[in-house]
Amino acid sequence: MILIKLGGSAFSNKAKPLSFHEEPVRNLALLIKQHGITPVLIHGGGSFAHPVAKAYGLDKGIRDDAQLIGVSLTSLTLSLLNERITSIFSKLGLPTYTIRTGAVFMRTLSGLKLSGDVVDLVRRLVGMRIIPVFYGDVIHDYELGFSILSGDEIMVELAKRLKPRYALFLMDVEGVYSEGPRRGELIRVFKPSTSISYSSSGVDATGGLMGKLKHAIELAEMSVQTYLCSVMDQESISLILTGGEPRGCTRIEAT
Ligand SMILES: Nc1ncnc2c1ncn2[C@@H]1O[C@H](COP(=O)(O)OP(=O)(O)OP(=O)(O)O)[C@@H](O)[C@H]1O
Ligand SMILES: C=C(C)CCOP(=O)(O)O
Repeated sequence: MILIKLGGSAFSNKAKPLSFHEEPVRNLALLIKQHGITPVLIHGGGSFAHPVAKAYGLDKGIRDDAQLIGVSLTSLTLSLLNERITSIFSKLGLPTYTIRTGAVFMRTLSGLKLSGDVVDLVRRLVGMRIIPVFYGDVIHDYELGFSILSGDEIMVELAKRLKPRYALFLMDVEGVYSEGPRRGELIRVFKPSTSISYSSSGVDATGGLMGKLKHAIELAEMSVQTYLCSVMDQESISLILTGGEPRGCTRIEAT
């Protein structure tokens, strides 16, 4: 089993609301087709969801009824984005089945809860060679009313239950760099003790690269082989999918 997070940076520019680049998504779909695999796909919110979620302060929960329209608008833009992504897969003859994240995940006082039958459904879909699709979403929160669940956190939650062999985080950059995006050296192996400089765009509602690395380390701690790669690095992604070591990418190690 393989979990793939298609990051918002891979297909959009978060600073430009509703921007969308088809080519990286097509690239990933072609690779999946070429290798004949059926991963579980999780996509981020990118330029569709982050600017709206941030504008309505949804990353801090609901404090005012005026924010509720922001919940609708964030859901709406995510549905539109999901349609754009899955239709690229469909055009290439790759079947997908979207499971609306906010309808199956809730944040309770004791942590994230996933509806009972969803894991069974995911296994069945993969068995039928239909790609299950989730996405970072605005979800019901017992304490805050609504809060944001990032695609990176979904990776961890699904991995706890599905025990995948690989987790791939695809972005616009080749991996983690020592001095910021494409600055300094590309770190080949990132450990919890590795220190880097990073930047985060002002419209990010889920913690940017630091949040991603925290979740990636949790995956590595579960013995899932975890990599951060550029969505355009076909050679490295192919090598990972065939059990090899990629030339590019950052591999995450737990210790
Ligand atoms: N040191 C660094 N090395 C690599 N990338 C970095 C670094 N510091 C900041 N970044 C930025 O982190 C971004 C990836 O994190 P981001 O949270 O945007 O992930 P994503 O999963 O692609 O997006 P989304 O949350 O919308 O799904 C890259 O686009 C890059 O510009
Ligand atoms: C901003 C929203 C609603 C989605 C967050 O998911 P992410 O892009 O994976 O961080």
